[in-house]
Amino acid sequence: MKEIIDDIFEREGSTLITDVLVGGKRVDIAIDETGTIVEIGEKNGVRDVIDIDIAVDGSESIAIPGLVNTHTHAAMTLLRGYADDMPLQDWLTQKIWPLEAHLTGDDVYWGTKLACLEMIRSGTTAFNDMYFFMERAAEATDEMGIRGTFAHGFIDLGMEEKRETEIKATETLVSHIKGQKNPRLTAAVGPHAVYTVSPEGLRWCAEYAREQEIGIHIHVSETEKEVVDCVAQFGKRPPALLDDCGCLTPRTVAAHCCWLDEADCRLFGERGVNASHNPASNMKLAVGRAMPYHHLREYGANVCLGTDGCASNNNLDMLEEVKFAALLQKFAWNSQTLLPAEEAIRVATAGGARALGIGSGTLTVGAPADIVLVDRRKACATPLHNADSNIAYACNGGAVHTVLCGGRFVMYDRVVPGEAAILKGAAEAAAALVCRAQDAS
Ligand SMILES: C[C@H]1O[C@@H](n2cnc3c(N)ncnc32)[C@H](O)[C@@H]1O
Ligand SMILES: [Zn+2]
Repeated sequence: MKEIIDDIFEREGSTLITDVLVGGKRVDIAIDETGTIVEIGEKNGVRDVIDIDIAVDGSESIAIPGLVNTHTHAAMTLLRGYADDMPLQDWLTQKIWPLEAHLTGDDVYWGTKLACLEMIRSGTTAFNDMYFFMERAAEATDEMGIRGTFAHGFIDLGMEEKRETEIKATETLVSHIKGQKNPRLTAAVGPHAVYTVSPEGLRWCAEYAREQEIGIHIHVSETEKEVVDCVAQFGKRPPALLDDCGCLTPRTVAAHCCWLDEADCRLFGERGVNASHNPASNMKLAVGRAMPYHHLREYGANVCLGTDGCASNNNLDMLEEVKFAALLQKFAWNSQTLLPAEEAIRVATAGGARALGIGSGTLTVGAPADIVLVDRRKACATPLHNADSNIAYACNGGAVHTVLCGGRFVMYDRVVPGEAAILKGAAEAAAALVCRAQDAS
């Protein structure tokens, strides 16, 4: 069995997934050698459309599209459990940023390998990353076989000299990623937030993103303090300031969006902004308000889902995040019908795919074969009155057993290649990082 499993990760042929449950129907899914879904049809109906290289029995599985994590700091897996239960500003300034000052490229490589392992295991096939040493994050992601969008965390703190350094780091990263010509790896610009990036820096980021035809990834209105301070300093709320700087576009992913008012949501809708809901992080950091999903949807903004980093979640399980989003929205806005199961799954798949420009995020002919197989034999999937309900409200990432990205297996029957070495490397990197920080203090 082990030889078969090892071989399956190397195969680049066509794949047939038979008799699997998709949207309540049992179907066969045919995937060609380019990693595209070429046919989805009634059971036994599509076997002759491809020369089957690999056949997977899907009769005990539910298939969903790959989950898309539209906001994380992947290598913060190394900081999991390092600092919990603190107010956001103290958490950033007293614990997180002092430790990050000692990060190395190797740390980000191992932290991102661990993040990809965790994301693959829980059904995520694409993520949107904002961090440091991002060339190394891209290297790790390429090795793991899933899709990543990478932005250097641009922080100038209003200082001209720092801005120049951040501009150079951003330009270097973007040309590095573009130079890879790897369809699974894309670049973005990552102005951190309105309280850490000057208006000049925001304007540069917007202009550069437009010129390079890439996305913008930014934290927006996460806390009430961010909004109050922005109005005090600039006389306008964060969305208006960002709009003045040209940062609100259909390729912008705005993370958190907790303290948006209705007018902010209307502006997001008018600009076609993608709003990434990060419920676990928002609740854990007690930012005080839930994203106004209902207003963003009403005004036509694209809502997607993200975990934030592992130091404010503390995992990367997007199936768990789907449940948090569906429950938090109902509780926060006192509506039993807000963000129902099927819609919550769609936000985490098609919503994310649209935000990152990576296909439809659906299981349809012509879509990339980013496919997650959930085990129907798990208790959380039994009984099967409604697959969407079980997926959104009962199962978490532990129910996922097989994952394909672009038609290639990245996990098969709960095996991810190289798992033991990744766990060892990341644990050692995390321990060494903390030691360096302690020695320096
Ligand atoms: C890219 C930068 O963003 C920081 N970071 C991590 N989590 C959050 C958050 N919830 N809000 C703002 N910044 C955050 C990282 O610690 C890094 O310094
Ligand atoms: Zn964040």
